[in-house]
Amino acid sequence: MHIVADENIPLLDEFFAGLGSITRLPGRAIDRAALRQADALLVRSVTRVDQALLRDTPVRFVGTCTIGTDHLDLDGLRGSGVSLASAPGCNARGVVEYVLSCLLTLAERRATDWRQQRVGIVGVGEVGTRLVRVLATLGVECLLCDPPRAARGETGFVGLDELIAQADVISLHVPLSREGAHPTWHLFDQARLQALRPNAWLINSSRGPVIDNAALEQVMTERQDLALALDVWEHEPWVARSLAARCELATPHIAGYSLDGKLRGTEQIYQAFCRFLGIDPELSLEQLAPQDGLAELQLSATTPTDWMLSRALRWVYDVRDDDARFRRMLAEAVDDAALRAGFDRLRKDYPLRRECAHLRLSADAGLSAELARLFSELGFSV
Ligand SMILES: NC(=O)C1=CN([C@@H]2O[C@H](COP(=O)(O)OP(=O)(O)OC[C@H]3O[C@@H](n4cnc5c(N)ncnc54)[C@H](O)[C@@H]3O)[C@@H](O)[C@H]2O)C=CC1
Ligand SMILES: O=C(O)C(=O)[C@H](O)COP(=O)(O)O
Repeated sequence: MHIVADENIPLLDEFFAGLGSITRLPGRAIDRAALRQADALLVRSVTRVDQALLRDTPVRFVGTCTIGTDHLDLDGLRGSGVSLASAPGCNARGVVEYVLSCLLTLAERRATDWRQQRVGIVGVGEVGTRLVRVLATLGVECLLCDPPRAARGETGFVGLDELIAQADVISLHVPLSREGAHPTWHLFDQARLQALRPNAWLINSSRGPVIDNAALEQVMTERQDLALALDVWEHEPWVARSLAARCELATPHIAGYSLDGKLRGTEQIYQAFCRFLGIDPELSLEQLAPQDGLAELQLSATTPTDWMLSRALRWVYDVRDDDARFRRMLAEAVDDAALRAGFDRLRKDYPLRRECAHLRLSADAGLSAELARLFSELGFSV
């Protein structure tokens, strides 16, 4: 059994070495020649996998250690008898922590209470559902838009145009799709962008082309009132510098980049590969994940709840650090080739980031029962 894999998949050896020999390659360098002897292909989101890539290769299993599958030609590959697997929900917590950090930061810069904003969530699947749950715990009003779920008879959703008319903040969590009943490619076009409420905040951590980036730049030029946080870009790894300059927060597709999320992605694909091979999985993250214990943050019991909350959330993840690194890279990149390489380098060399479950909160005089409940509902260890 020979496996070709994206070199950015963590715990590759630990999970897969017992199942076959492994060749690691940069995800963007995986081509047909590299797959000549490969039975299985393990990717993340940057390798376009279609029939042309797999033609005349022995590949029979393709696994992507990511939530998104828009880089896989699902229909074409299914038709060719290749077994496909993805990692639903693996890094949803990281994305939610990214969105919370954006909300905190944008509110702080406007001296606004972010918990008073009405948040519109477009796409209410793994990420959107988790985000709603956390925001509801914090008392934030949410509007939800998910036409595929509404079409299945589920309730509690509004139409996209109604959401745009009513939401102070909009956060996008849809898959990228060009076809089907509810395509999302350029879901936010010029008209919808112009319809955003005065002073609206728009956060995109789904996929770049869900927003028409050229229209977005034009609308941002015309409207100084909007605030924009972009983690994903229409032509990654290339980024329109002029659009980045108009963002209040700009990051290189790292919203879900907690170590925990990446490791879960690898484990989910290991399990799918074992099913494909007809064997029982012998390994688990519990055995293989780094056992580094919980980090501790001690808060002062006398400080106001909102202050404790922002301190704890920022301690887990602070989007300002990623924004600063991204802008430094943009400033230093001398041409488009350097920009593309810089985008990928920031992702390859991403600093260690753990999710809030790995952080224990305590207070000098003990956390009140109410705060302990709030923090544990948010996913912290208390
Ligand atoms: N920036 C990052 O680091 C990451 C980005 N992502 C992106 O986020 C996307 C969402 O992730 P999950 O919530 O886990 O996916 P999911 O598949 O669990 O949920 C997506 C939801 O969007 C809904 N949807 C589909 N078309 C829609 C439309 N036209 N309008 C409104 N809703 C629509 C679906 O019905 C579903 O409920 C992924 O497909 C991926 O592209 C995911 C992880 C990390
Ligand atoms: O899971 C997804 O979907 C994502 O967008 C991943 O966070 C992307 O990670 P990379 O494939 O870009 O490492």
